[in-house]
Amino acid sequence: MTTILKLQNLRKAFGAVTVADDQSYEVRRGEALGVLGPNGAGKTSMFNLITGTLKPNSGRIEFAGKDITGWSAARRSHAGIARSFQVPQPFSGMTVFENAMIAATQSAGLNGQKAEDLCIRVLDQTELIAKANVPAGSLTLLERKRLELTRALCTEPELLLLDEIAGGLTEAECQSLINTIKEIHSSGTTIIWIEHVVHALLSVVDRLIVVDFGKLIADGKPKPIMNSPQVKEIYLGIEADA
Ligand SMILES: Nc1ncnc2c1ncn2[C@@H]1O[C@H](COP(=O)(O)OP(=O)(O)OP(=O)(O)O)[C@@H](O)[C@H]1O
Repeated sequence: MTTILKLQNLRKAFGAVTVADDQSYEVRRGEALGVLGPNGAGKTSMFNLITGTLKPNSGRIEFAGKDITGWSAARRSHAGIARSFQVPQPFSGMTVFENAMIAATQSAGLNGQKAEDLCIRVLDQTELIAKANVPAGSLTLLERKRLELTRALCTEPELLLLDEIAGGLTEAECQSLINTIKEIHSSGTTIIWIEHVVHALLSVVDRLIVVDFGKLIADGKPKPIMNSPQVKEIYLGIEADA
């Protein structure tokens, strides 16, 4: 498998708070990578650095073999990096379909029939097609999470970043979302998933990294990582919070 994303010695600090402390790791094309770490460890900041809404103090980010460190967020989105937000951020007054179309036209740069076809295909995949003409503001929490996925997928990403998408759902809703994420992954999209609902994460990812105080403290197969004493402590803390 080829490398799709490469972080090299990435550093970012807000005053005394270091959110990325010399982070280096690679993600292979087609991989599903999980990110664990306590609250405030720097996980969302890592996504902000990858998507370009945050600039690193030093270090380098490569995507699909290109140095994207100096690229704007819009250019990275065009290149194939998409994310979902921890708190769903739809345009509430617009319909589900209109929300999808904004992503397809403005981020993926499609128009007309091509954009509509993509939105229909994605809404089918995210199981929101029956809600296409409903205002986004009237959706349930699960449906809003599905709309977050839809908006990200309508940019035609190669790399999809999911930020705590399973939080707040019932077990049955969580399972239904997991199935959709598994399908997205098996259709070839590379995924990096930050998640505090650990069982959801472990049912999808094939590799885990653990971040604490901006530092990568573990990287490897999920089972040995979850069994390490250092991570168990964080994991128990997370489960107690969830
Ligand atoms: N723009 C900013 N300015 C100043 N401090 C920030 C900024 N963004 C994040 N931080 C701080 O950096 C730290 C890491 O935040 P971040 O959101 O990346 O953590 P996280 O691991 O995603 O946490 P959580 O699991 O609670 O979502 C926190 O202490 C946060 O307050």
